[in-house]
Order: sequence, then structure tokens, then C-alpha cells
Amino acid sequence: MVPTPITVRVPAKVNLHLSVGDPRPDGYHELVTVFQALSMTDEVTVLVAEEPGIDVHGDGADSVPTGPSNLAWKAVQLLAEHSGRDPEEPGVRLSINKGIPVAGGMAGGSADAAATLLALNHLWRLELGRDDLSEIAAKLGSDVPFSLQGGTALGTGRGERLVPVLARHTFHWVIALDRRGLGTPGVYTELDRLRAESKPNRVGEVEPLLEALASGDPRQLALLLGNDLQAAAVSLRPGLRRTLRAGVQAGALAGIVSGSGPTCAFLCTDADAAVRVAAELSGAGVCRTVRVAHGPVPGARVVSEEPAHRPTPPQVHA
Ligand SMILES: C[C@@](CO)(OP(=O)(O)O)[C@H](O)COP(=O)(O)OP(=O)(O)OC[C@H]1O[C@@H](n2ccc(N)nc2=O)[C@H](O)[C@@H]1O
Ligand SMILES: Nc1ncnc2c1ncn2[C@@H]1O[C@H](COP(=O)(O)OP(=O)(O)O)[C@@H](O)[C@H]1O
Repeated sequence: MVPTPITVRVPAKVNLHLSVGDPRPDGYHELVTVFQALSMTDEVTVLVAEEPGIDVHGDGADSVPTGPSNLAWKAVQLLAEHSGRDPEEPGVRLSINKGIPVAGGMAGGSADAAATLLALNHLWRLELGRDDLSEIAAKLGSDVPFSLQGGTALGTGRGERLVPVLARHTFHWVIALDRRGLGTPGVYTELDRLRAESKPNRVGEVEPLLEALASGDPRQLALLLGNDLQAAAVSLRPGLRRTLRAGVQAGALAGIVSGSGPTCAFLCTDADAAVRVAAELSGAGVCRTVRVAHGPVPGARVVSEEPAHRPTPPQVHA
């Protein structure tokens, strides 16, 4: 009997704190980061098929590769190899529905890779535990283990070593999507260049932010958001300065570039404030689209054994 298709829903992330160290001999930078999973999601459906391949739908689908460079396909191949299948003929088809901006600093590719690992674990009845999946995930990319885990977590190493963090209450965000993406390696390289020629400010210690998360007070958290990659993203995309200013003028408590950017995330006092800020920011003409989101939400999870019917995400077109 042909196994039933499996659909996994997987969240985007924002880095509430991103402290970047010097480059390591392997080219990666040592990080201390706090991830939060947000209610902007992709869905990945895996099914057994004679003709393997990938279909991509949704926001930004045109700029997602459908060949072997798709990170979700690399996940298929790695798990096939791990479980003794032929990685070149895995006999599966993926359908990816994008709700996470592509090349936006919100870990969309990592999310799809994590979703694929979890879905195949079910489809192929591998019965791998979360720790095994997380170890395989780290081979695919630094952010992939967090996409599996979700919630709020402290990440160290290159971002792949995770410890869950207590975050009381739900935080409400407005997310401003830019017209074009930014490549992650280029943003790290730009930070190294900026640091070689001047001394851009570095974010402080992470402990005060962890305390703010435990308190659940968005005003306290807003004062402590920090991202060392922000200066590099703004240097490559100077218009982000205007976006960040516009979000705060619209009433957000604070704004930050999400990871390597160019998406900006604005923390708001509550859900109603987020809707008001989103409406005003979308009128300011500083970005492509504005969405509201909340976090933390769970990591990758199976939502149905049939292809999902996806509700349209809340968004305001700028
Ligand atoms: C910046 C962050 C913040 O969470 O996310 P994004 O904003 O891209 O989503 C991550 O560090 C991105 O993680 P991810 O996108 O998984 O990166 P990887 O595939 O592992 O690495 C891509 C490239 O980014 C750089 N890189 C990544 C992680 C790290 N700790 N140091 C690095 O220097 C390296 O140039 C590496 O070749
Ligand atoms: N499944 C995927 N979804 C999105 N992008 C992907 C995927 N697989 C590979 N990519 C490539 O990875 C690049 C980074 O995309 P993404 O993971 O969305 O951004 P970021 O690293 O900024 O979080 C994109 O430019 C795209 O070409």
C-alpha cells in the first residue's frame, strides 16, 4: 500500500539577540543568539512518487530552487543516505508552500529542511528521536535544529547548539518584508569588513534579555533586542534605516533587523497595537509587505496526513 502523504508545518524565526564573534578557522562565526519561533509558517508535504522532485508555491516561490540546491532536497538525500536508501533515487516528491519570506533572514530554507526531515521520519517510519533528527539537521545548516525545536531557545556554537529558554506570555510582532532578499554569507562578510575598518558597537551580554523573556514584559524586552548583523545588513541595504525608523514612528516599542536581514521585526505592546502598527507601517511605503505575527510557537510538527488546506496568512500590502 502506498503510504499517505505527510504534511508538516514549520515556523519562521527571529533572533532577539545575536552576538557574533570572530570568524573561526572553518569560516563560521561563533554565536550567542536567542531565537524565537514566529507564527509565519511554511508547509511541506512529502509523498511517495515514481517521479521525484519539488513543487514550490506561495510567496516568493519563483526565487526558490526546485533542483538539488533546494535545502529541503538536501534533507531528503541526507536522510536517505542515513537510512540506507539510494539518495539519488529516494522515490519522494516534495510540495513546499511558502509563507516565510525567501532570503529574508527568517530561516525559510532551514525551516523547509527541518520539515522534510520530520515528514520523512514519519513517511519512512524511521522512528528517529528529536536528538537524532537534530544532529542530522545541524549538518544541513546552522539554523535547521532550531526550526525543528521552535519555541524560544539560546543558540551557541554556530547557532546549532540549543537550550530552551523560558518565555512567559506571548509577544506580538509586526514584520516588514523587503522587496529583495539578502544572502547570509555576504552579510557576515560585510560585518567582518566593517569590524576591520572601524569598531561597530557590539550587543552586550545575553542574561538581561533572558530575564526580560522570563518576565514576559514586552517593554523590558524591547530595550534589550540587539543584533550584531544589523549594521552589516544596513550597510548593504541603507534603506533599512528608514524602515526601522518608520516602525517605531508607527508605534512599535522597538525594531530590529531579523538575522541577516533584510526583513525587519517590530515588537509591539499587544495584539491590538500590532494591528495598528502594521496598518500605519504599510502606509509608509518603506517595504513590500507588512504582516503581524506572534511568538513563541512550536517547531516543526505534523499537521495532517493529507495535503493541508492552507489559510491565507494575515498581511497588509504596502
Ligand atoms: C544569520 C542567521 C542567524 O540565525 O540566520 P539567517 O538570518 O540567515 O536566517 C544564521 O547564523 C545563518 O544560519 P544558516 O542560514 O543556517 O547558515 P549556514 O547555512 O549554516 O551558513 C551559511 C553561511 O553563513 C555564514 N555563517 C553562518 C553561521 C555562522 N554561525 N557563521 C557564519 O559565518 C557562513 O558564511 C556560512 O557559509
Ligand atoms: N526551501 C527553500 N526555501 C527558500 N530558499 C531556499 C530553499 N532552498 C534553498 N534556498 C535558497 O537559499 C537562499 C536563502 O533563503 P532563506 O533560507 O529563505 O533565507 P535566510 O538564509 O535569509 O533565512 C535563497 O536565496 C534560496 O535561493
